[in-house]
Amino acid sequence: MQSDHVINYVITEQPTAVDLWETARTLGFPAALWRLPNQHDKHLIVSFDEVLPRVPADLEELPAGFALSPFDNLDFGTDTPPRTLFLRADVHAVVPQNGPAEVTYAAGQASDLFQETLTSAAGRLVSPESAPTVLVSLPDPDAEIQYVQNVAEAVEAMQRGEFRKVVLSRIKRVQFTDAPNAVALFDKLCETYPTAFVSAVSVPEKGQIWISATPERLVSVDPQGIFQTASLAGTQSAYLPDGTLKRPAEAMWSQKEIEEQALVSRYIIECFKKIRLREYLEEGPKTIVAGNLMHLGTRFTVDTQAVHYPQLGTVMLRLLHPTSAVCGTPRDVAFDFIRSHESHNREFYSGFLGPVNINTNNEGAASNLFVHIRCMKLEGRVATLYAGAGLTEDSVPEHEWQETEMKCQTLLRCLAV
Ligand SMILES: C=C(O[C@H]1C=CC=C(C(=O)O)[C@@H]1O)C(=O)O
Repeated sequence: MQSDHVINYVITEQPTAVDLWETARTLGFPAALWRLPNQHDKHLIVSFDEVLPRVPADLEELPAGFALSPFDNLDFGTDTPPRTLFLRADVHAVVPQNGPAEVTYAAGQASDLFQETLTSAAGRLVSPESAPTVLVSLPDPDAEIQYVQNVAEAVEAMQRGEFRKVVLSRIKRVQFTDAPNAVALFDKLCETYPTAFVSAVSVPEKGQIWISATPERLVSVDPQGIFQTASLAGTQSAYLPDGTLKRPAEAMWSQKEIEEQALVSRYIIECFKKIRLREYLEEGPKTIVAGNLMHLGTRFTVDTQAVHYPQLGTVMLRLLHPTSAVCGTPRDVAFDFIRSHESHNREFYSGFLGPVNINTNNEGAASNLFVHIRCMKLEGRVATLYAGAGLTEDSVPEHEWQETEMKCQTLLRCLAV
């Protein structure tokens, strides 16, 4: 894709992430802002495609940019039209913790317009000082009843042996006094969740901004060709009843949670088996702290150079999505159950997102794709939060509802000032 798009770069310094983000919004250009886990630098890219191309998620072919895939992207790589949205890095800013942003621009008319707008007042409209105040949680009295009912039906289906695991989700809506400042919220999430992948993606063609702080890596390939994926499942609060933080070693996991997470690991291993790859390093499961929550996590690592498999990232991405952490086991049966029971459209929730072929720390190009959970969709003054829970035949419906409430808190606690 885009191989005919000639990019000559000029580099300038100075503008802030807010300036760049607001300039993109003023001009109707898509933008993505992100910070990788355990890193300080923030990145922002702007694409000059007002309507984003839908691309095959091919990490070898794509130029530098940011991918955003919906959950419903099961058969990618086959004959169905591609569904992954791609923001090409027409503008790429690296914003270090201290010091000015370094910005790289593509050449061309759109770039000239962008830079002119940036230097005029239009790009400096919003102050990033405060995060928004939640005004009202738009109540949905039937939401809990409906969710609990769906879980009960799933449990019965699993007890009849129709499938082993399904992840059912729900939404929660809140409304603000004014359209919230996405960059301020992004900054707050970065501060609160240093180990998460934090992002804000503006998709003007849909009138949406998606904001997330996800703990779950789907596929990454670093500049040295080290591939990683992870299985994450099982959830409990990171706090003891007296409000103090638990130590990970204190976390106790039930048989249901151990099985729930093992199914995700099994799913990943089955994907390796499909391509006859045996040389992977498996570490875990161990307790992972994800902000207000704890999960069980296992990490899988492959040296793609040692196994002579440079395209492993793309191949595994296609096999993995959607993993058993957001869909279920067997995958297609769980997918159909989700489709016939959830009344909302997941859209980009439980899809995947992240930077593709982006040069980080001057070490070379890396791709880092994450499972899009702990996320919300902003449309003007209304935010829709999404949360799901992995169910097995041992699930207790009310507990699963409580779990989705805790997952919504990951973002909600950063929305209230
Ligand atoms: C589907 C979600 O989380 C997944 C990741 C970790 C733990 C999960 C669980 O315990 O159910 C889920 O599989 C979500 O946050 O919406």
